[in-house]
Amino acid sequence: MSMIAAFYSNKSVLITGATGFLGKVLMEKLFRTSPQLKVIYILVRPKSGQTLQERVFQILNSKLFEKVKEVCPNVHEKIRPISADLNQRDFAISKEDMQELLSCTNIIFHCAATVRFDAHLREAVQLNVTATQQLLLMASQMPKLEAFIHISTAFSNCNLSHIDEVIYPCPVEPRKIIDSMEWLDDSIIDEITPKLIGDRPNTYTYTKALGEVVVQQESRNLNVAIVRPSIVGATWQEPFPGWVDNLNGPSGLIIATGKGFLRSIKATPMAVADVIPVDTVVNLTIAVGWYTAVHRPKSTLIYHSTSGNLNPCNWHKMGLQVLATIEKIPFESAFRRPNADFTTNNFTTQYWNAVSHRAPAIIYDFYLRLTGRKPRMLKLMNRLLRTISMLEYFINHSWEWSTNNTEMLLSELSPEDQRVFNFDVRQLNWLEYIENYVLGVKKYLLKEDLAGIPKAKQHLKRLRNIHYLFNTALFLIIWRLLIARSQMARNIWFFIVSFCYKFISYFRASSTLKV
Ligand SMILES: CCCCCCCCCCCCCCCCCCCCCC(=O)SCCNC(=O)CCNC(=O)[C@H](O)C(C)(C)COP(=O)(O)OP(=O)(O)OC[C@H]1O[C@@H](n2cnc3c(N)ncnc32)[C@H](O)[C@@H]1OP(=O)(O)O
Ligand SMILES: NC(=O)C1=CN([C@@H]2O[C@H](COP(=O)(O)OP(=O)(O)OC[C@H]3O[C@@H](n4cnc5c(N)ncnc54)[C@H](OP(=O)(O)O)[C@@H]3O)[C@@H](O)[C@H]2O)C=CC1
Repeated sequence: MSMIAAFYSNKSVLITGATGFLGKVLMEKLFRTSPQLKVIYILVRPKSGQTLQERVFQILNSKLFEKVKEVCPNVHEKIRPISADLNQRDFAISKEDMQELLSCTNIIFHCAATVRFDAHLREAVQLNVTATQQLLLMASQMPKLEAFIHISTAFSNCNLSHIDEVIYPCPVEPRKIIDSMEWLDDSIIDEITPKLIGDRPNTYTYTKALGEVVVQQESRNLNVAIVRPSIVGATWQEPFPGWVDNLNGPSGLIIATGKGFLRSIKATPMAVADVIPVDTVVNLTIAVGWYTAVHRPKSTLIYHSTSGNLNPCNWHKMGLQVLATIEKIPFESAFRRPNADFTTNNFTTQYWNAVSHRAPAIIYDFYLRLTGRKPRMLKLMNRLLRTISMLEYFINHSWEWSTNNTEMLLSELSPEDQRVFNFDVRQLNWLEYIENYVLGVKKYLLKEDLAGIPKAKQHLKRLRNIHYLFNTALFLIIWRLLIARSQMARNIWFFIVSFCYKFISYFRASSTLKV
């Protein structure tokens, strides 16, 4: 019997960010391994015209929850959505709901965050710092609370190259930042943002670092732990391989590559691609919840959920395997044949952006205009290039994360728990994982049927023929223009023609002699 699974039986768990990528997998795993769990409270806001109930219904009826329904048929009765907006004071939770949360909650998993790299500092501070502070305040009023697990990111200190499992101080106190956001106007915030974030690349990593300091300062006598995942990717094993439902991290770039939009990207091929499967992060998080509640470590422990130091894979290997899989299992209706490469300096990046990204988009838009349709490709391409420019920082640096606490926790688990809540990344076979990831992107993100593969292959053949035809036509046109204008080009042309003529005559003569 799994000790961790038994621990969660009869517990009331509170999850923020349960409608997000990580939160959904966390909820699924908790229900599947501890069907006796009492209740999971989730803080949800109405979104895109959907009520809370509709959002929960959609999650429970998704492919991800298929296995849960077999082991926990009354799962819908055990999820208790609480209307909440983490941007509002007291999260805009009703009095009755707040009362229930305060009196019943045993474990908190705080996953909610804005993960946008370009979020305005005010917005990022509100969600990643102030909301964390408010949740800690709530937690301090929960008599039955056993553990508070905060999800941060391994990149919160990405301004350092070696990162230990400790909380690093921030030059400006989080409380001062929170206060100043209340009275500074947007233009002043815009002005001071670069100074505040310093050598971090964006407001996301900066505010996640502030969030950690808040956890350290405001945890009072709570049992608190922080989990820091690196780049979270599709599931490795559970509930099935390759599940993913959003475009963050590598997933969007896999689509852009498979659809033939992305042809080159500035990357350091030998830099470590510190991707970590979402189910590995979730297994560690659940184990951390158990350990923190049962062993009550004296200080706040930080756990790195990273792959680089135990089982490294680099961007070159990852890129090649993505391309190899896409060749075997192509995506439908590709714009161009998938054939991406890495560039390593700004000049070649700009060159390929112009030649391989913008020029085909302009030509395609011209074709759309000619056929009476609205041009859209250049706009899409510019958005993709903007997205890539924001991700570039992470594919051109390498970090070393120490994983002592994570390894210590692994050694504390019983063999059964190590199996059920496996977060030993050394067992990960990268080639298999990436293949399943690409397949998962096709099935769960793009919702493409595998029966369409022969048609997709045919489409790629057509694109290859168009590519050859286009290149030949372009070559002939340029050559014709050159010959018309330049004596040197004419001379080269006559030289090539006479050389070919002599070559053919020689072979003809020698074959006649043999006969
Ligand atoms: C041999 C060579 C082969 C080469 C082959 C290469 C194969 C592949 C190799 C793999 C290399 C992996 C590198 C990973 C590095 C990850 C580092 C993460 C590290 C940090 C981890 C964390 O701790 S943190 C969680 C991560 N946090 C994000 O990752 C948020 C990013 N994101 C945004 O910050 C906003 O998204 C941003 C961008 C502002 C736009 O903002 P925006 O307002 O302009 O637009 P939206 O967000 O509304 O999105 C507008 C349209 O872009 C679509 N899109 C959104 N994201 C997209 C995305 N990643 N890739 C594509 N497309 C994306 C979206 O679906 C929309 O499409 P549509 O319009 O058609 O609906
Ligand atoms: N994905 C990754 O690569 C990595 C993620 N992390 C961390 O993991 C955690 C989860 O990330 P991930 O699941 O990928 O992110 P998602 O963007 O998928 O999910 C974010 C969650 O936060 C919720 N949320 C955002 N704003 C509010 C609000 N105002 N009120 C209530 N809920 C809100 C979202 O709700 P809604 O559905 O309503 O928008 C959603 O459930 C984050 O803390 C992130 O920093 C760390 C490293 C890497």
